[in-house]
Amino acid sequence: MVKPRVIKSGKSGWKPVSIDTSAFTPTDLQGLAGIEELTDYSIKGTRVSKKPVRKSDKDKNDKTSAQVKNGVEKKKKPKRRRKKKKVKTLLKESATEVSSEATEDPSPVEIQPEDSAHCGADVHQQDDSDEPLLQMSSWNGLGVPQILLRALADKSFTYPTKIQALTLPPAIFGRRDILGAAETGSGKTLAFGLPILNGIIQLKKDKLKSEEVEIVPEEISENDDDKDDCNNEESGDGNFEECAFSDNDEESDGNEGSIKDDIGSDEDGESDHSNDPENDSEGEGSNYDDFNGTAQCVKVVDNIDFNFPILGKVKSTSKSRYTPKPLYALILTPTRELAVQISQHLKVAAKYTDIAVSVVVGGLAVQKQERLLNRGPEIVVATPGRLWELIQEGHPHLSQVDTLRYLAIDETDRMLEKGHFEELQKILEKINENDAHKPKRQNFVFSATLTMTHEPPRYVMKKNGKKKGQAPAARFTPAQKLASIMKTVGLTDPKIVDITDSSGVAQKLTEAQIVCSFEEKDHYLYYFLQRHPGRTLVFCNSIEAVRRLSQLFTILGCTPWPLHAKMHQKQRLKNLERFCADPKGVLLATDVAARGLDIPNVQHVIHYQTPRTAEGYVHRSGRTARAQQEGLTVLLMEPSEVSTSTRLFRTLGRDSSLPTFPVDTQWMASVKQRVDLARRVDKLELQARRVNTEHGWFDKLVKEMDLEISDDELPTSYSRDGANKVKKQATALKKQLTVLLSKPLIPKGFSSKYPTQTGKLVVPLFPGSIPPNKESYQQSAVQVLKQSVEDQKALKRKINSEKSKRNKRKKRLRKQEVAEGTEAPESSGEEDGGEDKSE
Ligand SMILES: Nc1ncnc2c1ncn2[C@@H]1O[C@H](COP(=O)(O)OP(=O)(O)OP(=O)(O)O)[C@@H](O)[C@H]1O
Repeated sequence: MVKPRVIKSGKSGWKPVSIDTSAFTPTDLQGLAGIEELTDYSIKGTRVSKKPVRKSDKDKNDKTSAQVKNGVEKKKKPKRRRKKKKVKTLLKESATEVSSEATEDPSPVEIQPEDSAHCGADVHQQDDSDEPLLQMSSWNGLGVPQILLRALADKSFTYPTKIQALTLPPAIFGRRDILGAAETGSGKTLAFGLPILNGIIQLKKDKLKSEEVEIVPEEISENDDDKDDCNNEESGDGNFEECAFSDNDEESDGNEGSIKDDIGSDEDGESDHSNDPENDSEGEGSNYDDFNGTAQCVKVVDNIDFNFPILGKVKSTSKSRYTPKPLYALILTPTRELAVQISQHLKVAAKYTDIAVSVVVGGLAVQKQERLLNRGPEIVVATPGRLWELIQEGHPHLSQVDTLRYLAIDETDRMLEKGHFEELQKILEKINENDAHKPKRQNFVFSATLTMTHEPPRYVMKKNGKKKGQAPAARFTPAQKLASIMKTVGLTDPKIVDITDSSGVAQKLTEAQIVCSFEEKDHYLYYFLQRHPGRTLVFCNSIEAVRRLSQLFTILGCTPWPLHAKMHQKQRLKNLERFCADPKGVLLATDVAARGLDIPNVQHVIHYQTPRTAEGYVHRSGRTARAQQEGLTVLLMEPSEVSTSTRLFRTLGRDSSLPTFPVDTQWMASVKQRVDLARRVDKLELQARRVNTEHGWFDKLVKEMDLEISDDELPTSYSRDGANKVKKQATALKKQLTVLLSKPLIPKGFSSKYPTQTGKLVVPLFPGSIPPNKESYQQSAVQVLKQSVEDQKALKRKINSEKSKRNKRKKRLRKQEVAEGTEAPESSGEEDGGEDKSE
């Protein structure tokens, strides 16, 4: 610990002096931290702590008269004072640094890595004064402060997840950069979120401590001991800064006001003291004019090079409503929804702190996001495009990205993919611009597929192999992939925590497939949604497919929610919200929803089309089976997708195909009838819409040209009769469909048959009941699949045992025949071989 340094002053060392205020016009005040005259002082160290200065009675009277204006006593506004204090502190920190430079002492303010061991412990200890959270004892020793644990306890997060347990100590105690890879839904957000929140709590605490030690002026402190301390302080805290910011709150407003003149007022209309007449009346020095006449004690401290970045930059920016506050952490994500979600997770964890989190994403009003940034949130969660836009526009809060204390990149492998997020490269360059600050930044790089690697494409392998002396292209190793990520992000010695298993997917995920033709995909999807209602996310490879399915399944009465990149952002978020709220909801999405989204209780993920990459499969599937819950993923695969899926599963180290999801074939006739009818309705409605559009265009043209055309003169394609016919047809079919939809899909007295992987039908599915009993239809899809797999295994065992019995019987028979001399033995070989030959 660095000892507080003092500027000594005797009790009688402070005197009012006259100064020529013309020297202190606003434009000359840049870099001015304070004015005082000290008659006896010596700077003994780096940290300048202020002690209250006794105010003259005259001052007190002045203040009283200012406060009691027109007979109305004005109460101080505590909120304001807090704000004032913050700005004061910033200034004081700067002054402190200047002072420390002067005495060639190291800056005491930084939290150095070696101090960080105390960081978590310190905070923890402080908060331990609160009721200890017994149920949270599993978190002991990880460094998570009590104030965050309390919020986690509210969420019943009684245990840390594995990735959290492994990354929190090195991140919090060792301040190590972290490269983290763990399965989807394993709690990676908090694995980087908690160290960031903890660090910010600590940074704010340090700031507060220095504020408490350094600012509390006499008239605020009611404590006589404090006053005595101040007066008798031999080696104690001097009044350097006290004078620099004047000796009471009101006066210090003046300094704040001066700065605020430059930066304007807070968006919410919170007080801009400099322009507030009420505030002016409260005390001296509330604006530059108040430097007129005498100041209590004056010392000019000029040529100050403010190290605090905001103050220097605010002046040159147009974002005049910005309240300067430090930006401590930036979290980057590939999608807007994920950014919103991460900010929500952090807010929940930080709910007992005063840490503010803001989202900066495309698709939402820039002005609103600027307004939020103007409040100076400590944490910004952003997508690269909008963030870069605002950085380029010069938003003062974001101009601090080169002095960040924490940087997290979620879904890093996706973010750094070639051709994606060009802005990310520029942002990283900007963030890494400040070489001096780089080591102070802690970095977090996370993804479920961080260490997943691929074979190079076949054409690359072939091409390379052909060149003389050139080794064929090899698969990138996980280590090479990590090295490349480290280089791009600017990490040197991160702690690597990779706990992904070889399957690549979440442990509680059950996987299955349905092989069918392209036309049948709609049937099987409808079947699945009807047969296994539950929150289901359906992924498509294209926006077009999402749109088509959305229309078709709306006609079928399924109320699906579409989500793709060409929708308005508000609609995207709304649909996501609706999906989250409906336990049987269906979300039809492109890969925009594949990564990171933590939607509670998603039971099923259907890949309507085979994802293009193994990562795509892992992340899409990872929207279910999260946080140790069960989940099912079903791949609908048509013949043309087989090669893609084989490659994909090879990357995941699988050599056998997925089990087939059991489909009750008895349902399929009515499923097909409904879906086909709905397709016809869809087609007719589309036709009707087209005709309508064409009519609209044609009518407009006719009107513009001032023509009069009768229906007979219209070309057939514009015939209103034709259009009406289409509409009528659509309406009739819709009626038919409505009748169908009103009937139960399950035929009465059905029996059940399911296709196997080979496409042949086998009978048993449900234990002890053929046809299935009522209860079996209440099983979840996962249970149905598991049961089917078990039944198939049992059936296989049964068939093998029957085979073996038959073989034994045959063998016995043969032996008997040989013994009886009726037939010569054919083979003494394997049973099967013998069987084959004999058969
Ligand atoms: N310690 C914990 N105990 C219980 N639940 C937790 C804990 N930590 C996180 N969770 C919950 O687990 C769920 C998944 O967490 P999170 O979204 O962070 O997963 P992730 O690993 O980032 O997944 P993805 O790879 O899909 O992005 C969330 O609902 C989160 O609130």
